Amino acid sequence: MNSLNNTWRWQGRVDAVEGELGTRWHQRMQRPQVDNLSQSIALVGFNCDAGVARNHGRVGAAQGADALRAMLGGMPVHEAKQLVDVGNVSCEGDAMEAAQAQLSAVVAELLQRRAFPIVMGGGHEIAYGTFGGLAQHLSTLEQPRIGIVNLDAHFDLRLNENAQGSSGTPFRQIADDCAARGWDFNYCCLGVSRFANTAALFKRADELGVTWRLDDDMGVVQLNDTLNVLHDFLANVDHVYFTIDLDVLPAAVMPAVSAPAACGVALSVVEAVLEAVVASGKLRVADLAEFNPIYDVDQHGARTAARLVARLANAVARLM
Ligand SMILES: N=CN[C@@H](CCC(=O)O)C(=O)O
Ligand SMILES: [Mn+2]
Ligand SMILES: [Mn+2]
Repeated sequence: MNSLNNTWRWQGRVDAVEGELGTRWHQRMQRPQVDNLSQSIALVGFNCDAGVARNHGRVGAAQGADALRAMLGGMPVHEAKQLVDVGNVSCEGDAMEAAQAQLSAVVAELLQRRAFPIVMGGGHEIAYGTFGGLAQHLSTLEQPRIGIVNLDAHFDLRLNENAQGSSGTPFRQIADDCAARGWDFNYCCLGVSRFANTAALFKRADELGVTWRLDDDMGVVQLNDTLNVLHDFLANVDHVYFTIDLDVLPAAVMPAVSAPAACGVALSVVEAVLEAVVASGKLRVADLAEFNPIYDVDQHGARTAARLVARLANAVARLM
């Protein structure tokens, strides 16, 4: 597999006196080659603002992946062994569907080569591309039981506007595709805000059989109940796609999004969910959506988003 067209951005502090144990991500990151993909954590950027623009949001997430790489580069390496940066899929202008299709092809190829893809957005239209890659990979199975776990303040189950998808529609588009394929649509949305989703969206979620949990019910003291909901969902699927919309975090922790959350879900709860999803052994692919460095404050959002990528990579690598 070839590197996608992008500038190599991995640089940072070198603690040479510490030897191997002093290693950081920028020192470990490799370009993709046929023989270094199996059992690797493979990063892919999705540089796309079109979905958020179509959804009347604040653009800037197209710069998210490169800003995340800049922060990740200086992070220490613990469990993650083989780290590969495949580069960026870039959306040209409003050509969102073409970018999603390209992302699906890249994810499917990485899965076929036994890598674990982590895709960094970009708006949440990334989900249609990432899921599409997993669906392609599993399409030879008659009825793959795919489960989507989304940490998000929003359902993202909107109907198309002007006959177009956006960052607000990906899971409704996936539901439509599953129906067309005769597959079940298994969607678990955690962190939903009553104050950021219309009654129409709650109704659609219920009609589609979505498992959802409000931000109100995802405090630290309710963590066991949240994990029980998650475990019940995971028990009935075989292949998991995990997606984190960073706007699930409180605005003070994650200002760097199009639609910051007034309440949100604490980082410790988000990370507990992340660990539980990985521990299921069913996770195939993950992405992080909506990181928009333009609205960051002193790189607080970048640090948090990079921590989530590193935590995910560590947890996945422990199982490899
Ligand atoms: N990606 C989804 N965005 C949300 C929030 C939109 C907004 O409040 O600006 C949605 O469509 O519901
Ligand atoms: Mn959201
Ligand atoms: Mn979202």
